[in-house]
Amino acid sequence: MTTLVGLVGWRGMVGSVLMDRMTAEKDFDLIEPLFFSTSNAGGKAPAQAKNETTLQDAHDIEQLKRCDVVITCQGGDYTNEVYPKLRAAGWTGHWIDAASSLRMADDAVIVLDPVNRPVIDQALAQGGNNWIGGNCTVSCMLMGVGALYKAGLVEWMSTQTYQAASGGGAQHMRELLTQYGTLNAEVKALLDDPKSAILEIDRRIVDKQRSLTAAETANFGVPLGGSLIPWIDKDLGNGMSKEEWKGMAETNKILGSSANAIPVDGFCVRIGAMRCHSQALTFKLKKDVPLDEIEAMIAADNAWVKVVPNTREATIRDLTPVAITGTLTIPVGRLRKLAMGPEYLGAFTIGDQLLWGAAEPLRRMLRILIER
Ligand SMILES: NC(=O)C1=CN([C@@H]2O[C@H](COP(=O)(O)OP(=O)(O)OC[C@H]3O[C@@H](n4cnc5c(N)ncnc54)[C@H](OP(=O)(O)O)[C@@H]3O)[C@@H](O)[C@H]2O)C=CC1
Ligand SMILES: N[C@@H](CC(=O)OP(=O)(O)O)C(=O)O
Repeated sequence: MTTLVGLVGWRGMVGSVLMDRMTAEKDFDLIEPLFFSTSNAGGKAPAQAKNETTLQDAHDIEQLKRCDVVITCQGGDYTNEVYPKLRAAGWTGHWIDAASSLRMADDAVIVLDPVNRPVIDQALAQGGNNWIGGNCTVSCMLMGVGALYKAGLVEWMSTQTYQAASGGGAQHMRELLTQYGTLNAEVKALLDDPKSAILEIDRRIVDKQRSLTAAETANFGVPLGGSLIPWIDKDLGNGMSKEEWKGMAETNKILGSSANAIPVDGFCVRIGAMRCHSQALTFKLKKDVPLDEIEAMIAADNAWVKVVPNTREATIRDLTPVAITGTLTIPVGRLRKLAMGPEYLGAFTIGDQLLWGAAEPLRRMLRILIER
């Protein structure tokens, strides 16, 4: 019998990327999709629909209960409201979710199968049915350097992130671009005049940034265009942002090493990139491993990771958000031993946070369920 898969949040930003990937990989050939909406129940389902062509109410527990699998990109509020009701109604199907709400629950697995397929398989064998996508920064990092963790080489890791606007959602991307436009307009005449003074342009830009209205910074709270924001997600009250906390908690949960957690810590910073998260990593390895062995290990780990030679030319060509956006490639470059000693390794990695950071692990989990 064909698996009935309920899709919630399919028209949002993450959901649209998921739909594109499912279409490209012909996942819809293998399932009967049932599309839900929080705003347009009774409307027409998208073109991927087969027999069920009407949008169902995403809060209708009876319709959700029909599904063998529910896959949601609707967000944490939806999960918090609907998931407990669905389970309380006796539903034992598989719940696949992009939101963070259930990630740390004991009965949930954070899915990133190229890295933790054994953890997924063990949970499946034990009847697990909650499969949650990881934090985008963590997932992209592990897709790049998971090999070092799998080999048991990491004593600790520090990460400094450069996270794109898309991590906040579609409105944040629009706000960033609008700010860039506003700033450009402010000095357009001066830019067009090659004889104008750069410090005059600079002064006008900073004056404009500092006078942006509340409406112009409604999403980020402060200007991001031409600036950066070294805080992402909630303030945990102990000097740490929630995004920084996720680094260690989720990395170890994904790897199944929470009982003996590997320290992971650093700073998470929002920058003016569109949808790729970048990060500079510092590893303390448990032993001195030659750089060529490290490169070979990383390159062999999965089909998407790509080691970028540590040269200026290769780095500026292949190790940027512009080069990676819209692709599943995870480049790892700037690999070199650091001045602190031969066990200290530096690396730089990038990932499209809407692909490996959000939609792709969910899609692949659905595929694992269908094909087992
Ligand atoms: N943004 C990110 O980087 C990441 C997000 N996530 C998770 O995914 C969740 C969804 O994120 P994201 O996709 O960015 O959220 P969106 O705001 O793009 O979409 C969420 C929902 O908003 C509704 N909606 C209202 N207006 C529109 C519109 N004009 N266009 C499209 N949808 C609209 C849709 O629901 P309906 O069709 O029912 O009206 C849609 O499913 C997040 O809350 C988070 O939990 C996870 C990893 C990364
Ligand atoms: N917090 C991430 C995006 C995100 O959705 O993270 P999470 O899935 O952990 O809530 C960012 O802002 O870049």
